[in-house]
Amino acid sequence: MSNQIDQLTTNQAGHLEIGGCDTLDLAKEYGTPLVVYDVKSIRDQIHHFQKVFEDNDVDYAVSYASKAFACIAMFQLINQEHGHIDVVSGGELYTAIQAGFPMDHVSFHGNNKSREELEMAVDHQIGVIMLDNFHEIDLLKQVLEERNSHINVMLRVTPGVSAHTHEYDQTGQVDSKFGFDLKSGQARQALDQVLADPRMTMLGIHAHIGSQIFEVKGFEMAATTLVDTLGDWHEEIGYTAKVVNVGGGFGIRYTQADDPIAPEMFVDAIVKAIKKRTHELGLPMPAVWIEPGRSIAGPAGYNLYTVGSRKDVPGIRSYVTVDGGMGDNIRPALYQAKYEAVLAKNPKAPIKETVRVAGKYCESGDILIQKQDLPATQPGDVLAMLATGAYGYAMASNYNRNPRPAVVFVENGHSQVAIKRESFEDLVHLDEPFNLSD
Ligand SMILES: Cc1ncc(COP(=O)(O)O)c(C=O)c1O
Ligand SMILES: N[C@@H](CCCC[NH3+])C(=O)O
Repeated sequence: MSNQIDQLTTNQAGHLEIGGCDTLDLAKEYGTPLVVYDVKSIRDQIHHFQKVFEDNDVDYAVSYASKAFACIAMFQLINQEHGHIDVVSGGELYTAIQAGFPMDHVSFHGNNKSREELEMAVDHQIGVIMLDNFHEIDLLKQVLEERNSHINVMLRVTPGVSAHTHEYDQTGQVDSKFGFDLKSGQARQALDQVLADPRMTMLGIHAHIGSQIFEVKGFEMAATTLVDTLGDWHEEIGYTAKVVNVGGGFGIRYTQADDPIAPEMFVDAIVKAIKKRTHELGLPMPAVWIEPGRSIAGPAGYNLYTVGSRKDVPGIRSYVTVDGGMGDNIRPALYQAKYEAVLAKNPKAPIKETVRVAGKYCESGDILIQKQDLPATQPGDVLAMLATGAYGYAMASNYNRNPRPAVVFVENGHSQVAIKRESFEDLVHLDEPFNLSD
């Protein structure tokens, strides 16, 4: 696979173009820091996933993990492409409601959903609640009884697979805060509780082994373990699942050092593993659901920054500082995540030096890129950081009381604001004056 920089599009002026829009024009029109999403890239990736299922002749749902990046426009785009979504909070669910997203295409995850969140999910009759623990089963029982209502559920389990990824991105190992443990019999106990409640319809089983995973093997093992578990449940109590949900976690390319397979190839391997095992066990083939977040939103996103100050530390290195940083992308500081950036006015210009790209936040760890090869840069130049679309804006903060950037969607040469830039007024919007007397 050629590197990302080779795949970038430039226009006649030599400027980086995204979705047919000149990035320098975008920076001028909307200001920087700016998050830009290439809408076609999002559509294409959803289609690639859908095609794998259709080629394998399997019922499916491509459920976008909205924690990677959520806003009203994003949910409307996902819906246009017949995607489902998974939400993990009342806030994400509220955003989906405001977007007019079909509630029966929503799954609700989380290891500590509040009573209010469960009430909201039941009142809006969302597609399925992913049950994570016994406390939640009790809470949901109460909510359903009070409302004389009913809801679909699935059980999230930990299949005992440790994915090779950052420790904070592992979720499928036995020692995890998420889901019911399989080995100790917790999951089976949860199944009994759910099946005993006529207000819950048990759709199937879920596991998510982690995020930014490059190896297919862990997914195949987890998928096979899920089917084995269903085989046990079928044998023990005659339970047949309609759905196996294998979560997300398909790794993407951030830098030239990354060489993942195409995200849909993970899904092809998973579907084949599930088909094989169900066949061996004589079980009916369930629908297969996936929850990709990063692989849909990540490659589609670009952060545009304007270069400001520079510091040359003789004999050591040069710092080139931009007008954003850890407030709009915490991932380098939090996970030592690596990115690449290019000079928007000429991404293919000859490299002149290797610099450290620093953010403007009052924190030494606010480094966006430790080592970046760049042409000569001047204050006012625009840098485009690549593949920033997942867990970038979604994890943004107002640290140092910096407003969060605007988010713009681009397609076919058109652009639109998806999330407005925060203003200073927005920053004090929730503040109250001091009024305690001394
Ligand atoms: C339950 C669940 N599903 C899906 C995802 C999405 O993962 P990714 O963005 O790596 O595809 C996550 C996040 O790791 C998750 O916790
Ligand atoms: N926020 C993480 C991914 C977490 C996935 C949620 N379980 C990241 O940026 O890599």
